Amino acid sequence: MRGGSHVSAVTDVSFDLAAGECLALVGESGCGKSVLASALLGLLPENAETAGSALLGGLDLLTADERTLARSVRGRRVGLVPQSPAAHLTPVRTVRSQLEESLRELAGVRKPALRAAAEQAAERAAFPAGHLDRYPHELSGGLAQRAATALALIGDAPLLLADEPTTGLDRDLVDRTVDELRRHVGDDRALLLITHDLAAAERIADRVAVMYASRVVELTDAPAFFGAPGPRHPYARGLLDALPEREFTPIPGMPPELTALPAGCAFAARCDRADEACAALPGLVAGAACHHPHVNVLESPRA
Ligand SMILES: Nc1ncnc2c1ncn2[C@@H]1O[C@H](COP(=O)(O)OP(=O)(O)OP(=O)(O)O)[C@@H](O)[C@H]1O
Ligand code: NI
Repeated sequence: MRGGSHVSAVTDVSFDLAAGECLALVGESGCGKSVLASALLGLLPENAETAGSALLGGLDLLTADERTLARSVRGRRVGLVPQSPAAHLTPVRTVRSQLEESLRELAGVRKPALRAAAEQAAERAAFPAGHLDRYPHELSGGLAQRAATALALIGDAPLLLADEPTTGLDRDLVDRTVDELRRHVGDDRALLLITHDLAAAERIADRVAVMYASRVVELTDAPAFFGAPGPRHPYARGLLDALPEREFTPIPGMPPELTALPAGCAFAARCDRADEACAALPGLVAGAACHHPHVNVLESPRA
């Protein structure tokens, strides 16, 4: 950054994602979720520095050249439902014309079939056919979201990144949208679902990664995370407990600035389990990066 400060946006993150699998990436605003997605698309800002690798098949997405990324990766091998669809849609073209272009370029659909194919693509993302001739500025946030989802599904990319694809949608549309994403993944594509909507994550994810202050602090199977025995990391537990349908108690305090991360556990300042051990950085052990994870025992014997 100007002035010489560094933002640690994504640190030491490591995970794999198999075909047919959906990984939900959750964590509060500013923890690094979208920067991670941008890295996988080769869309990091000019001043970003990267280390490590992100392999899609044999291709390292972090070091691939722009030509490869533009011609064969974005849209074709890695699809994106962007976090701000209104900013990603082409402002001077109707939704119909953008869908038709994607169908032509990515799916090889030709003229007489294009119109029906565009309507079908819109329908998959619950975008109403009556609004297809609108320009992006004429769409509500929720409609722009659905247009972006329809566009992202067209390329049949083996890896789909969906960055908060359900913002601004009502519950039934949220369910319908994530179900469609899940259906699209099927057995041979992978989905990285970035979301603040834990109910949506629970609905379709196989595994959950919880990010805090640029690091993945918990990576675990979704049924164990949302059901019994529940999250192991105190932050992940706090996220779930903050839900209105659970305890409805917020996590006290604020996350640290990513320009000045502590040397040890970044959550320690907010954690009621913290002690002197937390001055050292915890590694991700058995799915949780914590010195004092919740242990997986049932609270009380079942009747
Ligand atoms: N171009 C940039 N230059 C400097 N810092 C940036 C840039 N883009 C993002 N950041 C910083 O990187 C950190 C992670 O941002 P990111 O957008 O990945 O968060 P997020 O988890 O997606 O949040 P949200 O849930 O609000 O979308 C933030 O502190 C953000 O301010
Ligand atoms: Ni984001």
